[in-house]
Amino acid sequence: MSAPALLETKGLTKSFGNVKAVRDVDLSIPRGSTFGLVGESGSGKSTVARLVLRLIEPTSGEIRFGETDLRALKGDKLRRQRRKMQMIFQDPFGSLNLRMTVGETLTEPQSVHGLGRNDAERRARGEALLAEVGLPAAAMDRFPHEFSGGQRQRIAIARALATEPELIVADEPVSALDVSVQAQILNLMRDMQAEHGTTMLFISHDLRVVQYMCDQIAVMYLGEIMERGPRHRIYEMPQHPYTQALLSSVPGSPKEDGKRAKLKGEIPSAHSVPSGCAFRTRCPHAFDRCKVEVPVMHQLGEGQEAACHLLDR
Ligand SMILES: Nc1ncnc2c1ncn2[C@@H]1O[C@H](COP(=O)(O)OP(=O)(O)OP(=O)(O)O)[C@@H](O)[C@H]1O
Repeated sequence: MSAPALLETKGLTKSFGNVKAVRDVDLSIPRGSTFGLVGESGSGKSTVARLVLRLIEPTSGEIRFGETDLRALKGDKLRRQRRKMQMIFQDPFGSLNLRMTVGETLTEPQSVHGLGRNDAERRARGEALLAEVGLPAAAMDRFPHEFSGGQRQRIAIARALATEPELIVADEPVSALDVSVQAQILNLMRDMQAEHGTTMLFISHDLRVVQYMCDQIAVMYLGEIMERGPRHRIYEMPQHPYTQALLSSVPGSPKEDGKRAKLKGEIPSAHSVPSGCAFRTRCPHAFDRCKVEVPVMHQLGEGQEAACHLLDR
């Protein structure tokens, strides 16, 4: 049995007008694990992130955080809940206030949530967080623009840790960084998770990054989950043609064997999601039924599941 879920969604759906950004997403993230959400740009990953953090309201569906029904939380209770959930963005400036020194950036969330007995204690904790992310205490009195992109992401990670969160949602945290810096930041995030036992929802379009970081993976396409399962199943025996195509597009991956069809064409607009299976317009195996019938999830063992009519055969 896996650990009980810290975060669970059921039927999570979000429309913006007639754009169905997220449809019927079920997630279950065991406490202390890293869950990867992967898919091309526009597949709805960031919308899921914003929904689970209650930054936007779902159109329908449930979100549970431990025992708490997140949709029912309001006011003070929601504010207290926020301490337990933090976000790391692609662009560190998204989480850093340019007018605040690093010291203020690291002490302010502690004050807001009533952590630490006094300023000296909060400042000491800020310095400890900096040390943890590999920056000197002298960084406390400097401003975000005085640092490199990688250093800024370290500061954003320290800031996320400042409230001792149970869940961190990281949305493309290394996509804006040089490749040489990406590995350092990913290693830092892994160390941080091991040290603090934080649960992580990790969002990326890059399968290599997700493979390195995540225990469980869900593959999204046009707002829906196409396939999910433990990392080894997704990488070694992907069953959905979309997952297979994504994997064969990764340079240097064992699945890049030329035998499998690579992903062709652009992802359709979320304004006009194809009928039946959303992936059928780009699927090399599509047949008549795919046009008219939405595939259900097939259980494939070890928690792997995929939504594809081919699995009926
Ligand atoms: N506030 C909004 N208003 C209208 N449409 C939106 C809004 N936010 C997202 N969308 C649409 O919802 C769909 C999913 O977007 P989302 O940003 O969640 O995808 P993503 O997989 O995170 O892609 P990216 O990596 O490019 O951010 C897109 O078609 C997007 O245009």
